[in-house]
Amino acid sequence: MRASLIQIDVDPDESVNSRRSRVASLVREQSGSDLVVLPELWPVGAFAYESFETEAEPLRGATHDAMVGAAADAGVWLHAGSIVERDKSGTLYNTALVFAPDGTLARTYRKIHRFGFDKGEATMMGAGEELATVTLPTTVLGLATCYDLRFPELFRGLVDAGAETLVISAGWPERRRAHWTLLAQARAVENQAYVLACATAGTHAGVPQSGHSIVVDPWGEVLAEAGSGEEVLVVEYDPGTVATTRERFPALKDRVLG
Ligand SMILES: NC(=O)CCC(=O)C(=O)O
Repeated sequence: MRASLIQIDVDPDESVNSRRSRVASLVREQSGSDLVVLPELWPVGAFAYESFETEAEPLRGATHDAMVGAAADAGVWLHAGSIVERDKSGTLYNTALVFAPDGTLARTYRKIHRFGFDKGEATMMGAGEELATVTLPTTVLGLATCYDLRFPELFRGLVDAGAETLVISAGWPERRRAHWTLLAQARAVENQAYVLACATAGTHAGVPQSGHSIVVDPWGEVLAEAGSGEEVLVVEYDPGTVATTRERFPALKDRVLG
């Protein structure tokens, strides 16, 4: 299985529309990969709270429309990162979109753990309530978004729902990069699953981004890691390693507390 993680530089000097077109081209270039992953809120920037209202879009809005064609042209499964979704009642959500290789919207995931404590998305957005998995021909994806990475029970729920590849779409700040790497490896080891964690690069809203998108195998080994700037991280991996790791070191079977 080949996965491409596109670590996008969210540059406030680039318009959201230009970025959509540019990212659609980058996705098209990944033809030959099975899965392409984009970061959290790349159209607007995960920390650009002041733009959330103006850049909010319906589920099938401008980002959806740009990504439908890109996924279909490339013939890939596309985790298109997340958008600021405005639903019919006007509530905002941080919503991830996953497209099948024919361009159909296969799954959405509204971020469950909102970041910001008493400001930002924690006060501006509604919380998702449902875990999300997506069944590909060769693996089952479990979806999580950024701050979710800090909540191991979410990932255990995804594993119980069959997930073998945990996909984390993020806009993680540089100042907590050590947490990003450590937690990505921890989620892989404790769940004996692949972790594909795709972050943003650059600086937006005054917050330097971590970059360092990372792919970790079920044994905790780092298969690939990006640098700090915009980059496409391409990795080949064998989804069958999840089953063999779980058979040879069956720690998941020794759970006592749920
Ligand atoms: N966008 C986010 O969820 C940021 C999370 C973060 O900065 C952290 O967990 O640290």
